[in-house]
Amino acid sequence: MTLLEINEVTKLYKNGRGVRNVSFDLSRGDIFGLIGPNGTGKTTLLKMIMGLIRPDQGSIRIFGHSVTESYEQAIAQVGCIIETADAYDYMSAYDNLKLSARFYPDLAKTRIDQVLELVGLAPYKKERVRGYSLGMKQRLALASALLSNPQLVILDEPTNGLDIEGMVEVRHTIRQLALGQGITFLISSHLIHDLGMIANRIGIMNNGSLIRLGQVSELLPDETTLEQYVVTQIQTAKDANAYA
Ligand SMILES: Nc1ncnc2c1ncn2[C@@H]1O[C@H](COP(=O)(O)OP(=O)(O)OP(=O)(O)O)[C@@H](O)[C@H]1O
Repeated sequence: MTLLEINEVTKLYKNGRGVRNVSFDLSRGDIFGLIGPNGTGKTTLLKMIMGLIRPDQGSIRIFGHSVTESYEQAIAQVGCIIETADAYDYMSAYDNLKLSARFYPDLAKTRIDQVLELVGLAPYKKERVRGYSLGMKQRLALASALLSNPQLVILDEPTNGLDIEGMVEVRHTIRQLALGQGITFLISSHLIHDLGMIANRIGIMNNGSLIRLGQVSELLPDETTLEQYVVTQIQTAKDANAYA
């Protein structure tokens, strides 16, 4: 089932930078990695998907609902961590989630325990967040994004700043949620190696355009790492622009 449809989306700022003519679809359970150098348009694209920036052209649909025309219906299916809001560290994970749950008046009382279970924090729910590792804090942020039972979760740099152990924890949690719950992830990251370990599909952006799109298993030639592949693709695109 197609969950997210991005069709020929363009957003150009006055300086001519932004996103040009990007199209792709996501299906249920996909873990899609959005990769690209700094300033290449990843955040602009994520913000358009969340309805925070309006495209100049093109359309974005979530479960068939247009983000610009039926914002409430479209966004009801989306959870996100864009700029990780720090939890209150003098409170427990449970109480932090209780605060976030105020935004969703129809939430079942059991949902907080459910999301804590999903991200593996149930045994530590009464402990103060102050004592949590960075990986646990990031999993708590993920739990908060899951409160409203979203089908699509958008994460901007979810493992940035984490140590190896934290990265492994967060990767494991994302994989479990995609496989076990059928949740779809759209993840933007600079950490190509890290993203390559969980994404089944990737899109590579350069200078506002999507220059490659596909299944990781199909894109990579034998013996090539995702890092080598991405660097080569971006260099090829830059060379082509230089001679255009
Ligand atoms: N509000 C704005 N006004 C003008 N230019 C902007 C604005 N926001 C972003 N840009 C420019 O648009 C381009 C794309 O920015 P964007 O933040 O989407 O890139 P990014 O790929 O997310 O970068 P990073 O990986 O560094 O976060 C950049 O050149 C940026 O300077």
